[in-house]
Amino acid sequence: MITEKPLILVVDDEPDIRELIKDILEDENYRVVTAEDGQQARQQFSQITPQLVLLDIWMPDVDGISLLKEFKEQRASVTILMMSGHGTIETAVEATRLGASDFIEKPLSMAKLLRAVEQALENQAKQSALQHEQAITPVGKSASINLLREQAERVAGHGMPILLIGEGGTGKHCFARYLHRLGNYANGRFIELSPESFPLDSLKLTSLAQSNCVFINDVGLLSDEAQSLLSHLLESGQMNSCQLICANEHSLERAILHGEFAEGLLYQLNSITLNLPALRDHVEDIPELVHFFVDLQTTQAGLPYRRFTVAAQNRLRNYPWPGNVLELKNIIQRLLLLEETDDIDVEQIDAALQENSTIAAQEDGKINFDLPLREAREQFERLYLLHKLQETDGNVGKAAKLAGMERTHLYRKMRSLGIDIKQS
Ligand SMILES: Nc1ncnc2c1ncn2[C@@H]1O[C@H](COP(=O)(O)OP(=O)(O)OP(=O)(O)O)[C@@H](O)[C@H]1O
Repeated sequence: MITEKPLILVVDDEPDIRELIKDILEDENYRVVTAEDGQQARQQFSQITPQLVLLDIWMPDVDGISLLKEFKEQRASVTILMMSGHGTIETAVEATRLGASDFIEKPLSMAKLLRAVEQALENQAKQSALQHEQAITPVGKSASINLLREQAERVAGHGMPILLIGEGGTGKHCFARYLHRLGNYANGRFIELSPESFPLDSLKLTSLAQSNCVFINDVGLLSDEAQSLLSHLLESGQMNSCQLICANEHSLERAILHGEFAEGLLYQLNSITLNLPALRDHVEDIPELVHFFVDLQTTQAGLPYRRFTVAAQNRLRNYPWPGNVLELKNIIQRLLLLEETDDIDVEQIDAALQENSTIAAQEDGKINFDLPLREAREQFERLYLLHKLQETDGNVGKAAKLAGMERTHLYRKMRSLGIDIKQS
């Protein structure tokens, strides 16, 4: 079998460096696309779905760290290597925290660059095997998670569309994969479609769906055209040979009220609805989740083992977790990676949580001028969007118009800034 070499996007504003990297990588048979600034990089990233991105930090229109954050939010599985001539330890730590796989210093040694690319792709393959295995049974012994697992076992395999509702990071992907594994279509593929990548061609969609499990996350963000197509295919039975699972962060009734979601489609999707609880509503599961993630990260991703003291676990139980299980998982990963002690105690947890909530906590309407520019900008964006949402009575469509943004972009932005529409 001939497998195609990975597709790499090289983002650098210096034409000589761009071309040099391209030549070297192409000599190794990688497929390479280049971008000279942030705008081009965004376009390429969404159009060609590269497996790996080599990203310069300093560019004229947007800095590489902001792009890294955006790309990771759009597609967590992408591997990103940062390149910089004036990298400080702080920037490297920040880049790692945001999910960069490596940090390559300029002037570039081409041998080092190639090694870093190979290594990162190898890690990516391991991680994706890990993800694959992560068709795990969702962890937790609380009444709500027990009930959800039971419901999932009962409904999987009936072939009816399933709707998952839960805040960001509550485990919608995790339950979707679990449903896939339990159901009749377990031998078929698990195909995730985002509103941006939703095929508007009915033939393409039905052939993708054939005997597979199709997961549409953020279904509330489907365009009107995509909603009509999906509704039509469901109505005409053309999606009968697949398990359709849709997910959304909020119940869709509000979107219907605002004219953003078709009521008829909701009834086609919601005969089986599973509601995923926020982590703050099942904190009793936190110690088991901590155990699970430490185990996963140490045995499968090779991070060093560290023990979370009882006091540390207790501290984790008393935090509100706006980003839910995903936030807990990231904090654990960060602590395993960046700390150096065998035991993780309360102080280390506090420091990590503090860092996570600096931006979220700023709700007094004031910008903190002591913050670095990036954080201050996030703080401003957050206040600005909250203001727009208040002005429009929580109508995201109208707020997007006022802010001059696409509705899907606004949703993504809100998510990255930790804005919950219900609280805004
Ligand atoms: N009950 C659970 N047991 C084990 N792992 C979990 C559980 N819930 C979530 N996770 C893990 O936490 C991470 C975040 O969960 P997931 O991606 O499923 O959330 P999500 O609701 O789909 O997030 P988003 O709304 O941001 O798309 C994943 O790695 C997932 O495997």
